[in-house]
Amino acid sequence: MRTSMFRLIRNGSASRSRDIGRGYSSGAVPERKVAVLGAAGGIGQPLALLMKLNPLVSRLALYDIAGTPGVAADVSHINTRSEVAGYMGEEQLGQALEGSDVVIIPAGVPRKPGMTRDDLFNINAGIVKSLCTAIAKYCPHALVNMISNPVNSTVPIAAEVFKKAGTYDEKKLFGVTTLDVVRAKTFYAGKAKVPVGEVNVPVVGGHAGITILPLFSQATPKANLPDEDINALTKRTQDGGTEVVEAKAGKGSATLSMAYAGALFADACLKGLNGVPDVVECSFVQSNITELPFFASKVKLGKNGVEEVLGLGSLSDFEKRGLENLLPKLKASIEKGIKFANQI
Ligand SMILES: NC(=O)C1=CN([C@@H]2O[C@H](COP(=O)(O)OP(=O)(O)OC[C@H]3O[C@@H](n4cnc5c(N)ncnc54)[C@H](O)[C@@H]3O)[C@@H](O)[C@H]2O)C=CC1
Ligand SMILES: O=C([O-])CC(=O)C(=O)O
Repeated sequence: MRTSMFRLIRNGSASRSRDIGRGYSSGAVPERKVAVLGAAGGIGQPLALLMKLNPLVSRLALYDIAGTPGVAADVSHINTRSEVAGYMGEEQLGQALEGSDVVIIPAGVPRKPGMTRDDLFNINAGIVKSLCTAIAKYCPHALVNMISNPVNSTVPIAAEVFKKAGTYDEKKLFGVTTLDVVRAKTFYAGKAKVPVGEVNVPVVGGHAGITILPLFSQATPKANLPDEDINALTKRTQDGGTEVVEAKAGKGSATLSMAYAGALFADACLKGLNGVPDVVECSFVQSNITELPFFASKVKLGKNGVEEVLGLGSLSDFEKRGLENLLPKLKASIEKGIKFANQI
């Protein structure tokens, strides 16, 4: 059991107490260490900034193979709660991970125009495998937020690495699909002309092309959009990543919106760990709501990570067809990850 769970901080000033204490009955917030692996990258840097702004974080460890001293020095000057430390190179990875409650992984190469997420497999699979081997050794109880693509394969890789190390806990491994939800909400609000801050849209399946299945039939506020709008919104959500890759024209993929989405998801994990009730986010997790071993759906987060994998709810005929079509593709990506992790 981690001692950090029991070392509570009490807040000095009234305004600080209001900020940190939001959603906490006692006004006392546990200490939490968050590690970001790949912290000097396009996602890692703004994500480090956003995690530094999160009052639920007491220690922030920024790890990368290069560039972390500068990022850590920069972020550490911000006058918020967490203490920041930078770690660079494999020999410092253990220190970065030790005592972590949440590990966020945006390490790995991004797409260029013309590539699919699966084209990143050959490089990113090895990176994820080695980082997860270290997680199993240094912080086996941490919640792992996997951002590195292809998520449909990197999450199964992580699971296999943890199984081999004897540390796998299916409640603690998450593929971050929050950006799909963020996009679906934005695009829906635009089309339905409803306030974006009020919109909710579950996105299920996986995180690549047609495996991304937004459930606009369940979107709120309700808007009764015509089928052609739903088709267009679905396609735009599925191709959201490619839209950014093309606009960046060779300079990478989504970083700022991804950092926002990653920070939202990590915040939800921290709230769950801290016992805040009714924290629900979509995530790609071990699941039995379809025949596949991993699937993204709404997940209730609690003190041990996944508290409950929620069902799909009722689907429109269009969504039912989307689900049928995505299953074989997602299955192949999951199997590819499992096979890779089990190669000697
Ligand atoms: N899940 C999602 O929704 C999204 C996932 N992504 C994925 O996130 C990943 C990162 O994207 P960017 O930050 O744009 O790439 P980037 O190239 O800007 O940054 C990646 C960072 O990872 C670091 N890195 C490489 N090997 C490492 C290792 N062994 N240990 C620690 N750090 C290592 C690099 O030094 C670099 O700083 C990509 O795989 C991308 O496809 C991107 C957007 C959305
Ligand atoms: O499209 C990419 O390569 C990055 C990503 O996962 C996204 O933006 O959803």
